[in-house]
Amino acid sequence: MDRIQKLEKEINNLRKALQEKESELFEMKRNWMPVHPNNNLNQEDAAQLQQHNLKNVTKVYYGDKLPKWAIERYSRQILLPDIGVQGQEKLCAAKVLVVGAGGLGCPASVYLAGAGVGEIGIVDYDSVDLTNIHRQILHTERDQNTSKAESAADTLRSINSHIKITPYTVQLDSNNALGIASRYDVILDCSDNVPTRYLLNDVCAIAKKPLISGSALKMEGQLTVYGYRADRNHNEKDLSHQGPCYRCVFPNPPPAEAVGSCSANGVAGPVPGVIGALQALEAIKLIVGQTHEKLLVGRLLIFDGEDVTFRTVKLRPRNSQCAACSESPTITRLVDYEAFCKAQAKEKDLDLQILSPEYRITASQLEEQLKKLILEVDSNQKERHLLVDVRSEAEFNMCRIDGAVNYPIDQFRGDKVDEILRMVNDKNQVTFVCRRGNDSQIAAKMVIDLIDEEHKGNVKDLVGGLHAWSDSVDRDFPIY
Ligand SMILES: Nc1ncnc2c1ncn2[C@@H]1O[C@H](COP(=O)(O)OP(=O)(O)OP(=O)(O)O)[C@@H](O)[C@H]1O
Ligand SMILES: [Zn+2]
Repeated sequence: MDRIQKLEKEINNLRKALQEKESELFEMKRNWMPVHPNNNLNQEDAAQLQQHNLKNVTKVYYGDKLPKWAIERYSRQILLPDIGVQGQEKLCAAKVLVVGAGGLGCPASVYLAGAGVGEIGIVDYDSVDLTNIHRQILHTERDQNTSKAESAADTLRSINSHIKITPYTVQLDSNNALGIASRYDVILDCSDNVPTRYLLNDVCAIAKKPLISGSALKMEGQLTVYGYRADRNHNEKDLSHQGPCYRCVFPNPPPAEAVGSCSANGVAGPVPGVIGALQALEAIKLIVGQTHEKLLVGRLLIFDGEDVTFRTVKLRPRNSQCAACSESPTITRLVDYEAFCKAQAKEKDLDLQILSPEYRITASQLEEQLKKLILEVDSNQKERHLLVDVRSEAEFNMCRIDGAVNYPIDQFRGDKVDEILRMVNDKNQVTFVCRRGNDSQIAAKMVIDLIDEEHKGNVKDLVGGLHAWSDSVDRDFPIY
């Protein structure tokens, strides 16, 4: 801390000295210009030369410390008493890392670049997909299948050429996170998974950086500032103000099945837009030196886009025994966060193998069976094969195989289970289908475990789900 203050003082003194020298040079040039009585110029030419020379004297600083271009460029925010010239200077010197160039990271980094944050790092291992573009506003149709970090960096550079943008096309993990994060002053968590949240929390606790954490799903978004310390904030005199970290509030990860994702549950584009913009606002406030009362420290903001309300709830205070942020933390280096959370940080096609081969059919086999049934429709055989789609109703409404019926997987645990078992007993074959072939196996397994031995053979599962159907049977079937 002493070292930081010392360096800041030194930089301020150098700036002041530079300013004085520039003013001195300006005056000198101006005084040197007047026409010497002995030269050959007439009055008029001399006056013109003086005007010309005056115009060409470079005067960099017009106000306190900011150059002309910065005053012009950032004037609308410099006018705010909360920012002012000093705040703008801090913004120009600040370095912010944005983790995730998705729904939150795009709007957040747009506002940070616009505000003139001197250096922005943006991390994302993934590439742009058509399904991202409704909310990930830095990417366009042209960027499909290119790196999100690079695409985001290109757009940010076109927004502000005065700042440094560094894309990192990597998955942030225990090996690289500290190295990358320690180059920045503030970290924004714009990721979408629990292992990355714990990883970033521990990185920030170890490297002593504030973490501005956002999330958005369906019509709801959340936002808070973790790991705030008054002594990192030059305006905050009372050093006792210390906010909780993510582990103070959530010492243990939630069960993996309780965590939703945009790809499974959907999200309205403007919802991450709102939260990402507010993450940038909190970062700007933090950088210019707002105190803890004005920041979302120890409070969680909840935005409900359905009834358009914002409310804040108080979070648990900082835990003096916290494994990550207490005075004697037990987490002193990064761990395996996927193992700790029993969840993946990267969304992959899981390819579960729950059922043995006799219960599984391929998309081409299913196609053959369905064709045969249509031929046999006159002999009333069609009724004997049932295709059960276990995706949500919204997904089922979006696209489905002709003739399928919808029993969302949640219903397999509820009162629908008897109805489902009765159906299986009544048919020659019941084939379970879902998007990628994982949930359908879970559903089929539940049924196999519950029905009597003689009917177990009626149960089948479509390997690879509708993705496989689209790949090998119907290329026009939408993949989402
Ligand atoms: N550990 C990580 N390192 C780097 N990038 C990450 C990490 N974890 C998540 N991300 C990135 O954060 C972004 C989060 O974006 P968003 O929540 O909008 O979801 P998405 O994965 O782009 O979309 P969808 O869930 O619809 O497929 C993603 O681009 C993802 O690749
Ligand atoms: Zn903590």
